[in-house]
Amino acid sequence: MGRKFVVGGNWKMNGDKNQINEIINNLKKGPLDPNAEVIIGVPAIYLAYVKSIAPDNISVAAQNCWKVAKGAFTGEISPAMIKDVGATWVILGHSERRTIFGEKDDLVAEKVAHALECGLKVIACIGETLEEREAGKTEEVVFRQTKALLPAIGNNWDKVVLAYEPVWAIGTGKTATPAQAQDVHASLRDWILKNVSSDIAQAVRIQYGGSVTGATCKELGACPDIDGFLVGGASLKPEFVDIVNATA
Ligand SMILES: O=C[C@H](O)COP(=O)(O)O
Repeated sequence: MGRKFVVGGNWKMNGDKNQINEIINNLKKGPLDPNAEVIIGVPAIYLAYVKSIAPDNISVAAQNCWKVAKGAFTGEISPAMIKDVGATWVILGHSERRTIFGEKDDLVAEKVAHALECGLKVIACIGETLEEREAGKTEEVVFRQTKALLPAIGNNWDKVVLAYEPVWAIGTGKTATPAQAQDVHASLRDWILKNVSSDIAQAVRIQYGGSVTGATCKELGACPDIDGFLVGGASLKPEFVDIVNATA
């Protein structure tokens, strides 16, 4: 069976109730390709609100969580809490978490392990910086980041989507070319084939993220190893519908 196209919207730290209402109304109006899975990653404080107004064909994700169920971790939220308000996904290891908040591979892996144990599905983000790309280290970096996740994912690959997001393409307007993105996605799939299994390599969905827009999504979405997108800025705009429909 083919891999179902999966488009995530990562609102990051944006939106208020008015803007959220507009975004949800726009998604309700769609129409959205029924063959695409849609997940919206919303600020923690709005998870319950978004869940209460989002239609059933849209899943809700948190943008981060902590690695244990509860306790003295001021300011953090747990997977159990995310589930409790009806969200079913969490985005982990986003490059902004890694660079601004200093999250290293091992912490990301601990978070992934705990989120999966609790029954959340995970969008796990990986990607190289411009410096790493220019030094020819793209594969080394994304393979290292993926390797760190293997014990955390275990037998739960069906609950994980990988998001390849080159850091130099995030929020910069510099979308990777379809060829650049396809190259990394194909190498990642090959690495998974060699280091996990051929079945999982065939089945795992790998999203591309980094300045995806209504204008760039079709060509990217047509690449054989690109199974969807993780969209930042454009997920706040009406064109998110076009991005969901990239392969329709
Ligand atoms: O999680 C989404 C990515 O950071 C992409 O953000 P962007 O589409 O604004 O470049």
